[in-house]
Amino acid sequence: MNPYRLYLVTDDRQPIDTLKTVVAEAVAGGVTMVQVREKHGDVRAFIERAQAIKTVLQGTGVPLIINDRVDVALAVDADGVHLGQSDMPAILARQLIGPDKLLGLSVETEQQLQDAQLLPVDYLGISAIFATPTKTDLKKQWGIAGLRQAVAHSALPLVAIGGINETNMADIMATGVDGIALVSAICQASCPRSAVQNLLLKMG
Ligand SMILES: Cc1ncc(COP(=O)(O)OP(=O)(O)O)c(N)n1
Ligand SMILES: Cc1ncsc1CCOP(=O)(O)O
Ligand SMILES: [Mg+2]
Repeated sequence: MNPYRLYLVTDDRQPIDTLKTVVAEAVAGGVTMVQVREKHGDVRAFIERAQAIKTVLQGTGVPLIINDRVDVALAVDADGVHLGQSDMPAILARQLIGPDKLLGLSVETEQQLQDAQLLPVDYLGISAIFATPTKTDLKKQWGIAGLRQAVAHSALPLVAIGGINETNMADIMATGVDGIALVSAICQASCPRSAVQNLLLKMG
């Protein structure tokens, strides 16, 4: 199964109980991968939240990915790490996590997309497709045409992220991308489970 198909990235503004409920509901709805993304708290809080989500995911077969921090991923024995361009270099991260964990990398330019093809990573996050209030320090909006170009120039699996929801989902999928990552369309939904089911239906 393609683990990248519908990829939930968590909302760090949600309290831990909400976070756990959202992840449990999203998994019941059918998400295929979960990334814990923490941008504000300290490392202890990050580990606590990651551990809580690991418990929610136990026995579901849905991989747990940690955003930014290799140390947190190792501490909770996560299934992988997602790195940005200013995080630890992918080659070093791979040495630390070993060959069997998943490693993702964000790419924000065509040059980064090209350079990443030679790196020891499993997938690339095409960041960002559209502007989004969830992440305001974006370098680029790839748009649909840019995403289509990226798909044509990558041998690695690609995940689209940024401003994706049920209204633009069909256009994103039509580019041939391997997966879609979302924060607000799932985390802010009144019912995350039906939001995920609806997204999967629209994915076809
Ligand atoms: C699947 C996926 N793709 C891209 C990103 C963005 O990562 P990054 O550029 O490091 O930005 P932050 O998420 O750390 O703010 C992602 N997290 N996940
Ligand atoms: C983490 C991240 N990386 C690029 S855009 C983004 C946020 C995506 O959030 P949303 O799905 O709410 O637009
Ligand atoms: Mg990052």
